Amino acid sequence: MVDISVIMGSESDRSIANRATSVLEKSKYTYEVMVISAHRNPEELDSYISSTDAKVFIAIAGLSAALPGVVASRTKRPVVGVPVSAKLGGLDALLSMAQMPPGVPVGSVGIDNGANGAYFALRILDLIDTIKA
Ligand SMILES: Nc1c(C(=O)O)ncn1[C@@H]1O[C@H](COP(=O)(O)O)[C@@H](O)[C@H]1O
Repeated sequence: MVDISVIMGSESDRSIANRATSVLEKSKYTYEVMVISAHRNPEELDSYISSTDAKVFIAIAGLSAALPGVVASRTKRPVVGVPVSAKLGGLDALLSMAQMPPGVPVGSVGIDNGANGAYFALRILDLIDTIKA
């Protein structure tokens, strides 16, 4: 059982993922970290999403950042997108995750802001806890 899934599109996104996990480490929630690209490993991504019981996803990617949107298309659970400034200052990735078609939402945070991706995921989990109590 795991509360939060952190997925990055490439090992090259690791430093931004670390900003998220530094925050998650100090929380009471559990998390797992995966490197899976929607573009490069679509089948692996599908099978991972259908197997994990994470309640919320943090999807981190640069360039043409399909990853958060593809995750959102495969689960009804919330997806927080973190755009990475690999090129174009990260504007390409930000727009890729912000401009999702209606019905497939990704909640994007600021460019390279892995910490806020984590804080937002924690707020979702805290809300679930409050409702259950
Ligand atoms: N945006 C995506 C996806 C995806 O969306 O599936 N897969 C990899 N990438 C991004 O490509 C950039 C360069 O990746 P490499 O350094 O591996 O060439 C990374 O920022 C990654 O998130």
